[in-house]
Amino acid sequence: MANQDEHFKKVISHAKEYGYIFPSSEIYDGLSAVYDYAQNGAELKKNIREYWWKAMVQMHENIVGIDAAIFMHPTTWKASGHVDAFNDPLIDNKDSKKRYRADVLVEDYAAKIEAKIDKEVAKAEKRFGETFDKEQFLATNGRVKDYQEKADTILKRLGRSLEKEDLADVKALIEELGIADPETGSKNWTDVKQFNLMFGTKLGASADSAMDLYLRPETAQGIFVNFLNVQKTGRMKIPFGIAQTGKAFRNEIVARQFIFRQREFEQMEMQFFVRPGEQKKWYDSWKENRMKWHLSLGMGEENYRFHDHEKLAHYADAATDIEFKFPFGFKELEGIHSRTDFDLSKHEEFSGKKLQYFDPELNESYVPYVVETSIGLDRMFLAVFSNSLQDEELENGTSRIVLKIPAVLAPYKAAVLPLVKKDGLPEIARKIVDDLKWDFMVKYDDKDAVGRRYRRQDAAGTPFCITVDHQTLEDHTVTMRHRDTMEQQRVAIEELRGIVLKETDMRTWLMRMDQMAMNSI
Ligand SMILES: Nc1ncnc2c1ncn2[C@@H]1O[C@H](COP(=O)(O)OP(=O)(O)OP(=O)(O)O)[C@@H](O)[C@H]1O
Repeated sequence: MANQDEHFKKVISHAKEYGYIFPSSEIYDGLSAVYDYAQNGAELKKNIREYWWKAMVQMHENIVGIDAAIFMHPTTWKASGHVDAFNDPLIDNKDSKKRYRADVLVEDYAAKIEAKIDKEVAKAEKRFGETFDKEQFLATNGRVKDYQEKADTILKRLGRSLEKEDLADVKALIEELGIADPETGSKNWTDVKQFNLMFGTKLGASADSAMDLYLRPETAQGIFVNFLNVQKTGRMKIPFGIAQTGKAFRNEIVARQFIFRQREFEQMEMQFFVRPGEQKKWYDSWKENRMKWHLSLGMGEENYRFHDHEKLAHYADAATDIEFKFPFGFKELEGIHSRTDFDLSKHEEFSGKKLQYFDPELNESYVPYVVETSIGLDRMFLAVFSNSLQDEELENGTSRIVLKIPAVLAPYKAAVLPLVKKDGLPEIARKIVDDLKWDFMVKYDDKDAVGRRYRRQDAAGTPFCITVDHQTLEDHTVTMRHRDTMEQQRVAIEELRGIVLKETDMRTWLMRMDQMAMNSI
């Protein structure tokens, strides 16, 4: 745990130091859970978005992309259920005046009990060494079984109370467990209340004529309301998908864990419209497809897992999360939901307009079923960034900090470094930058000794350093250094473009998706 916390702190400070993420409006002391993407961060974010867009839209003839407005007619959110049901249970501490999510307080309490199990396992492992059988230990050790039973009972009761909207019981649970304000230790709690997560705003100039609006809490509804427009103008045949990336806003009660949970964030969503009855097949197929997209980035199979939902939202008949091992443990990165015909039917009901598809093969009209894939761009950013940041011990006893961002996503693909600032080397280096900048992001760096420049580019995540030295004057070759292996090779200047493109081109990486085996997940 201590190591995880350490690593997470390093992630946050490195993101700032190397121009990836700044706290929003920092000169005014920032704004809680709102962040700005800096010069390198904006590039990384754009590359992740593009990698997703290519995989979803460009690679699928039957998926098209749109860009709907953030403001939508307010009835949209009545139809979708967000006005009535997009709530989190909150509780205030009367002494500290701090506000918490009541369910999170209980979940954290249960997690602490489960952490005791990990401690028992670690102790036993130490004691028994190689003969230790973890599964048997978990199944037979009395203390461990007690802990697990206690945690399960708490979580089950919480789940039941939330499902029945029995907020008084959630409060009773907090009191029975003696849960205190994590910051002050006070147990003086208010009742638990529902809190709607949507941000309200007004459209219009005068107070009387202004219309109450919401900032969209998800991008999906912009797709549902355009379903028929896209189907007709694009002459789309079912099954087909509509994809979109864009901002969403949620007034999260407790926004923490850096960019993992923000109040303003970006989603990348795709709604796939299918024949009723065929949703299971497409749900399974999108689960596999999306996991392959993740694995194609080479960030380690062991860092992903599916978490199938047992408790389903009222609109879903199947749902799973793709979880990623963040610095604070496995957490949701992407959701895949089989949403039935709930959304389109509700929009039909509230708008009075038909949102049906005439299926020429079946010769009938129906409201299509929907399978959606929904991933947070910021969470994907955090997954990539935290997984890439490594403190590496080197053979010569020194160490280096390196950001091993998959080359396809790296902000700058190469840095060109003249060994010295004389003898015509800077001019050659500048010429190389001018030639390469047509194809990818490349930067020029001539400050400090070349070893320090290598370290700087390692820490910034640049996959290639190209060094121009005196030999270049003689034979037109340069040294190319690879960030991950630190290997150096001598290559002709004319070859540079081809090598960097081969290693960083989206085409090369996307092709890996087809070669992914899914047996191990
Ligand atoms: N506050 C947030 N900040 C950043 N990303 C978010 C936030 N809320 C949701 N997302 C991203 O959008 C995706 C789809 O949204 P969805 O409504 O399914 O999330 P969710 O289940 O409410 O997430 P969580 O349970 O973590 O609150 C999530 O998988 C996540 O990657």
